[in-house]
Amino acid sequence: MTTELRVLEPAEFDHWYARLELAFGGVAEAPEERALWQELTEHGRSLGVWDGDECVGTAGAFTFRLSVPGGAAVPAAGVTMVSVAATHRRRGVLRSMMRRQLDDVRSWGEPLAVLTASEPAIYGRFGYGIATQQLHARIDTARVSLAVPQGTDDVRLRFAEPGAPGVRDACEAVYARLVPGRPGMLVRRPGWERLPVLDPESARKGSSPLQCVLAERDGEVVGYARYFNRPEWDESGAKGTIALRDLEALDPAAYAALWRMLFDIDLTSAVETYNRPVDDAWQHLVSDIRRCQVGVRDSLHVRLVDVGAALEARTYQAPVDVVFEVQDAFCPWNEGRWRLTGDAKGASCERTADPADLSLSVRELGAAYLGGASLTSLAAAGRVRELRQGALAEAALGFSSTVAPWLPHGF
Ligand SMILES: CC(=O)SCCNC(=O)CCNC(=O)[C@H](O)C(C)(C)COP(=O)(O)OP(=O)(O)OC[C@H]1O[C@@H](n2cnc3c(N)ncnc32)[C@H](O)[C@@H]1OP(=O)(O)O
Repeated sequence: MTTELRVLEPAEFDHWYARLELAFGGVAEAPEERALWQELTEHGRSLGVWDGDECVGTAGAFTFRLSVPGGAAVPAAGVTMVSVAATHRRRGVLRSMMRRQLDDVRSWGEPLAVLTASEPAIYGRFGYGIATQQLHARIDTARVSLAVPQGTDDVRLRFAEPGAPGVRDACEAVYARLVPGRPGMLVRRPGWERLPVLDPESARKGSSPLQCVLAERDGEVVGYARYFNRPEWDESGAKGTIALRDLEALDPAAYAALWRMLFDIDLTSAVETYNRPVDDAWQHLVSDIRRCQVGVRDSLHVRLVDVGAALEARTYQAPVDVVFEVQDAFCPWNEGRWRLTGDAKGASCERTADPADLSLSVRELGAAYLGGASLTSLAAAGRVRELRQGALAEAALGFSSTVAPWLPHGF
């Protein structure tokens, strides 16, 4: 098989994207969704593999900034739109794209690559670790009540048109204020504010159009909820479902007011969520957590492309001074020993010849990077080895995060 891997030209986009859709099942996206992705695609950072005139491999990389413990927004390549034609699978096309892409990301000076995977088994071999999880739930709101904090009744709620520029901007401003406080969130660049209000009619399948409720205090927007209402009736009565897309709030009262509103919507008996942080606070407000059917799945996979720069870019919950022995067969420039010293104010990470305290692969560093997976838990699985007594507890505490890392939306 002779194929050529090259950077995508804008004129090739239609064919390239059609091949991507084919690899994902061949069902064409709604025109407005496709138009948004076309606009967001960065051609100079996207790759195609060609067999003659046929595109048989696709991969893109958005220019992102990712929040990390300590609040910094670190440059990260958002790996996306990865596909290989069914006619060319399992012959190393994906591997060739991953090779080129990580070399490119390194040359662009971005210390991290991040992605969400169609299947979690694919990317570990390329050094990605599962750094965040997302919580899903189906809450039986006919049987579960909410105990709300003081001040909830002072929050004013009102419906608004989700796509209206003023409304969308107000929601974006709330989102932007929350980014530094939770690792795993992406700074949304211009254009990306359209993603959370995307609402193609063809995708609704019996749901209402996207609804938006703003929470206000003293005339200022302090939170929002966007959701679909799925009405349903049978002989026993109405039992519609509220499918939550996103909900953000700047304080506990606004947060509780929005959740209470979702729980109380007439003619519904359930709230479904698909992507919430694992430490989402509503779990402490509900009367009966067992009737909330919570579950988790993998979300953001993180790859340290430059171990030294990545570990220096975040802060550490408690003082750390440890030497890591890092294995990284796919990006060998990361291999070897690194001394990390840091605390809540900052960190430095440099090459060292000193003996190692902990031995692990770059994949475990990726999993632990945002404070999601604990190094202790990875050690219990045999994936981190402690070579100096006490180093594991020291590093695990330092890497931990007071809030669960979370990626609020896909890409
Ligand atoms: C970030 C994103 O965009 S996620 C979206 C990923 N895309 C999809 O799921 C679309 C449908 N699937 C596909 O397009 C393809 O099957 C791909 C992209 C998953 C794999 O492409 P291929 O060219 O077949 O992979 P390639 O031959 O390079 O395989 C590299 C290695 O990954 C392994 N691998 C490939 N696909 C999978 C999989 N789905 N699950 C587990 N392992 C896999 C191969 O076995 C091989 O392993 P090895 O290193 O031990 O030899």
